[in-house]
Amino acid sequence: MFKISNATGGYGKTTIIRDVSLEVGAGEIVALLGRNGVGKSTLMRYVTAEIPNWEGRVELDNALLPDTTFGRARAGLGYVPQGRFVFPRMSVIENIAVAAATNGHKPKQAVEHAMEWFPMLKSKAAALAGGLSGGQQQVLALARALAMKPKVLLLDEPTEGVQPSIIDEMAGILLKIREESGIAILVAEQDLDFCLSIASRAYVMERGAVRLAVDREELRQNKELQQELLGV
Ligand SMILES: Nc1ncnc2c1ncn2[C@@H]1O[C@H](COP(=O)(O)OP(=O)(O)OP(=O)(O)O)[C@@H](O)[C@H]1O
Repeated sequence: MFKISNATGGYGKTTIIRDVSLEVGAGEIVALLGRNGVGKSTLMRYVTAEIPNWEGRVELDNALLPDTTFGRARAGLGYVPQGRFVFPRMSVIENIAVAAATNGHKPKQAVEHAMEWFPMLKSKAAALAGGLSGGQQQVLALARALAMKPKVLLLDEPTEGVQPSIIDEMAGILLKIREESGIAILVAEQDLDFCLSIASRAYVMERGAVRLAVDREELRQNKELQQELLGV
């Protein structure tokens, strides 16, 4: 249902991603793996139309996505960039309400829903987002993306700099979201354990291209692959 075909793009005149094709089905969580600098974030920026499309297609439910970042968000593409994105001078509630309103959804309902998904945000509802811990901000960034009611969710290294207890909670929430809402989730990660706990399969990138596709069991068992590609 979410499909990238022959994606090629980069910065200036430098090609970073080359001929990348992958798919994520409804209700599926798929990991995007690879060492630092292989192009995972660049692929996400290509998909969200933040960098020019030199070649290739991005489709959702068999329809090409619009050309602009805003149009893609409206069409159902949710994105939590690396390093998270929240408005630090707004409260937790305001952050979620603004995200919902941006995509034409009712803010009050979105906030109520977010508080059900993310109990950890409940006690912080009135706090300024900038005062939350890194992990709480990451969870808020996820809540903001979900308030836009996406059909596909792109997560760029959601566990980076997040403490283990919050990583576990995040994994549980993502599994629950997948079950209840049936959205497709593509998650770029370096944390293999996190991926193994939530993703049913993975694409492994190397030098801007997808080098192989593996299912969870293959990834769990292939220690050589883990070492070679992830440096673990
Ligand atoms: N804004 C930019 N302008 C020019 N080159 C960039 C830019 N952003 C990233 N690059 C280059 O693109 C390549 C891929 O980087 P990218 O961030 O996509 O990799 P990544 O797999 O997401 O790695 P990481 O895990 O470190 O985020 C790197 O060589 C990087 O230096």
